[in-house]
Amino acid sequence: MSEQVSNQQINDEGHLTIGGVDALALAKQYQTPLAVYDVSKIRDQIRRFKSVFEDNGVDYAVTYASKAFATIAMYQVVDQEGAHIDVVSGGELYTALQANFPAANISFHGNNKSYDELEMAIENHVGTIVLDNFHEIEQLSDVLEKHDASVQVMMRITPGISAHTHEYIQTGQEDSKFGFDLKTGLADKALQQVLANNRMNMIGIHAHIGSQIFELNGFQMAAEKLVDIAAEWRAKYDYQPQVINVGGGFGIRYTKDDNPLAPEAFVDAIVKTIKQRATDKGLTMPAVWIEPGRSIAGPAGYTLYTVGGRKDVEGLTSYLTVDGGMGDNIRPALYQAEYEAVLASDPFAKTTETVHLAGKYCESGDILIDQAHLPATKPGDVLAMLDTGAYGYSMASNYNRNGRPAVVFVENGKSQVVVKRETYADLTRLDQAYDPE
Ligand SMILES: Cc1ncc(COP(=O)(O)O)c(C=O)c1O
Ligand SMILES: N[C@@H](CCCC[NH3+])C(=O)O
Repeated sequence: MSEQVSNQQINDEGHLTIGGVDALALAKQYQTPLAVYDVSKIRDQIRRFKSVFEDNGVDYAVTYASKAFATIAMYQVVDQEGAHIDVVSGGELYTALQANFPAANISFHGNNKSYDELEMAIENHVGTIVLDNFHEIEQLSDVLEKHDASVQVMMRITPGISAHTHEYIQTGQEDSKFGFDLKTGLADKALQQVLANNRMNMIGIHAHIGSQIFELNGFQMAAEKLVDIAAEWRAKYDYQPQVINVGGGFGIRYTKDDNPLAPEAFVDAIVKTIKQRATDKGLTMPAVWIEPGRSIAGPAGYTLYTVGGRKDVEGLTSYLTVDGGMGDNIRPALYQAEYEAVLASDPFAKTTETVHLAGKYCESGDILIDQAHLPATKPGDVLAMLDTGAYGYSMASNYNRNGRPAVVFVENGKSQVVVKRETYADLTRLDQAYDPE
């Protein structure tokens, strides 16, 4: 039995419900594999983040890191809740603009934005460019000249903090590929260039230490570091950042072994740390921006799969196979990420076996849950994998020429497709026959 399913999610028939709709009915109506989002959970998490700032009386922006799950419908919901977004590519920016997301509330991140992407951002009046390196400062400067424009910028620095998380998703350590290094003076050099450029309005500093972090300490150290830099820059350059952006990375619960603080509790502690440090340093309290991705999209998402065959290797192990896998969720194969799954027809059924929950892709590493504790199942049963809303669909691929699943939003007992299932025709849409002549 999973602690991530509440009693309120069980209907009279004993089935799992998502956003008030029976998961078996969703699987039947839209087929599987299916990505399902409980929209009220997305709204609720954004509201919780906002209320932390309001309770602390601090100027803020909750900026959803849309790489976690970027679709038109998601951008619409985020905008309805008054949150901002960050984008990291022309494709995310295009999707947000298609959703009519207010450009002023968009921050553009990335460690190798192309000239074309920067131009697209300027032409569309994106609110803030988060500068990552010297090449980008030059390119942006050229774009701004060309368009006779100016823009708000923020500088991403590498705070030299190694967060306790999988090494693939650490970003704040000294040798990270992201941002301007503090220790060797590159951040100072960049600041001087930006301040000298009258088309760039430098509003603040940014650091992001990594993702799926459980310890408060790393965030607090990063927050203190950012305030210290602000104080140093004021003394050295008579410049004080108006915004301190602490990034995202607030860990969520994927299995019963995960016990992170609530995401808003991380933020409350960070805000208080910044307040205290700013007071100690005699700085005006800056606005605080955060960039949560996983904590907004993750817990709202479920993936429904249909059980297919099974393989019992006598005396050794058992594989239970479902109709999706690494093409719709690469995280277990890539980061040894763990999840829980429940039987949609009876989520609280007593578990009676431990199996490898395997996908259908031609890779031995295509195991969705290495040790899945499940009740007895039979082909055709529907399993719901929990908390799959972040970096699942957004990292999906067409490996083995499997189409990506449909995405359904559910709220107040009503469901709606927000991304169609990819068809075979979609898979060959961009292919061209080869003519050797
Ligand atoms: C700059 C930046 N901001 C925000 C995020 C979002 O992180 P998370 O989804 O862990 O909250 C990331 C991803 O790690 C990032 O690189
Ligand atoms: N994609 C990663 C997180 C990386 C976030 C991007 N900076 C994950 O699934 O955990």
